[in-house]
Amino acid sequence: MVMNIGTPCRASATKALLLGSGELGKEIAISLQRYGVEVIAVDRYDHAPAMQLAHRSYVIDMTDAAALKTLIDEVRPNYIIPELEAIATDALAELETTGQTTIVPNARAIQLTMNREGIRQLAAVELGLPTSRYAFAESFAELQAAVNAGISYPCFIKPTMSSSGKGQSMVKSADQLQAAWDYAKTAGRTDTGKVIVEAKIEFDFEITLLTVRALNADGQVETQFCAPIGHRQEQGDYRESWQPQAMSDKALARSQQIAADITGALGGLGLFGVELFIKGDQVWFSEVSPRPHDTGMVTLVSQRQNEFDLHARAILGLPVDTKLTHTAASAVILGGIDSQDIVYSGLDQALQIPNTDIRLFGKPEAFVSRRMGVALATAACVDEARNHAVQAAGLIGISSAG
Ligand SMILES: Nc1ncnc2c1ncn2[C@@H]1O[C@H](COP(=O)(O)OP(=O)(O)OP(=O)(O)O)[C@@H](O)[C@H]1O
Ligand SMILES: NCC(=O)N[C@@H]1O[C@H](COP(=O)([O-])[O-])[C@@H](O)[C@H]1O
Ligand SMILES: [Mg+2]
Repeated sequence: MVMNIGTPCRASATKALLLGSGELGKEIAISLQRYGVEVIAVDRYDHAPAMQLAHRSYVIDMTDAAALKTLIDEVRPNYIIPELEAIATDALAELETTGQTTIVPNARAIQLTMNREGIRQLAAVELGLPTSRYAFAESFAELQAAVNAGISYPCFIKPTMSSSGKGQSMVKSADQLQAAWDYAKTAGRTDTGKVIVEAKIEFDFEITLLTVRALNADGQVETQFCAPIGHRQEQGDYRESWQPQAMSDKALARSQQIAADITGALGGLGLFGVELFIKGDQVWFSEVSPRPHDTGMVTLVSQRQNEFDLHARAILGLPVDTKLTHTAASAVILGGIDSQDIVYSGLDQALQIPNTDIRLFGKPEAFVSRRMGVALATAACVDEARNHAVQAAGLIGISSAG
């Protein structure tokens, strides 16, 4: 039997260009596609996670402004959604002035947050938000001078354009400073010529406050917050996250005020991951992603609208709901080996754990410390959810087929 199914399936007229196609981009692509958007995925390497389901994909060096402009000219997207911290942002700023495409959330926000210098200037200097003591250095001598002049030890040295802890180290004494400088100069996502040095904040715990700027029924921009996400980091990269993180009413109110201030100053529509350090009722601003956050992957099971749905909905002018529906946790699955020929094992055992899910990202190459997947668990309390997620992640094996 031949059925008339109407017009042959065709991608919608709304196009989104994803600049970065990792695990976060993959989930953004899924959410956008569910609202009928055509997704074009871009990254520095082929078969990146979001490319595996995008309508089309391209491999380019996104830090090359000319290559980026040529691609955008060819694709003519309605939305450009930066997904990582290695993009020629000047090209985006130039493009925004033509009014032909919406940069999410806007070009200035992307420029300011792509570089630690921009966001510190806005947060600490212009908005007066509490942050760690910090300084920037363009040479090893400048770094030494900044530490000696008041940053002191312990401190963190980080590339100004980087993420997931790449190029970052904590320095406890003067003899470790040279190695930290060398590492920051060579292991970031991009070398801008500068590093930041930050005094260590002795916090009780740290959170990501997912903050959404979306249109309400009257067409006005409204700011909404998800329940705070607690997380644990190792070497500057997250290992576990959970939601909700218990905290005092005062600390929560301060956190929400800081998040509203910083996202309000950045502007535009979308979801932001505001990173904060908490000690008692005291709150410090650390940094902000103008996009879904890795620690926010826990919302894949904790919220009715996860952080990717919220980003997609906000961008498209659709209503959002930040409600938490389940206490939940996430635990990362690292590569453990360097291999281009990966075999996974242990899924059957991991999925025996009640209310647990595994999301393998499908990265084509494993590195020892590369995040390859995440285990997710819901439970009656945070401790149980964390235990289950960590246990499940630990049961996943990654080996080389060859
Ligand atoms: N000044 C600081 N005081 C205390 N801890 C810090 C400080 N700076 C960084 N850290 C620790 O290192 C982690 C990573 O730092 P940061 O968020 O700046 O790195 P990143 O490379 O931007 O990581 P990501 O992209 O995953 O957010 C923080 O979440 C925190 O645990
Ligand atoms: N903290 C930022 C973050 O988590 N970014 C996520 O990691 C991917 C890069 O992974 P890779 O380095 O394994 O290619 C990015 O594309 C993004 O999805
Ligand atoms: Mg961070």
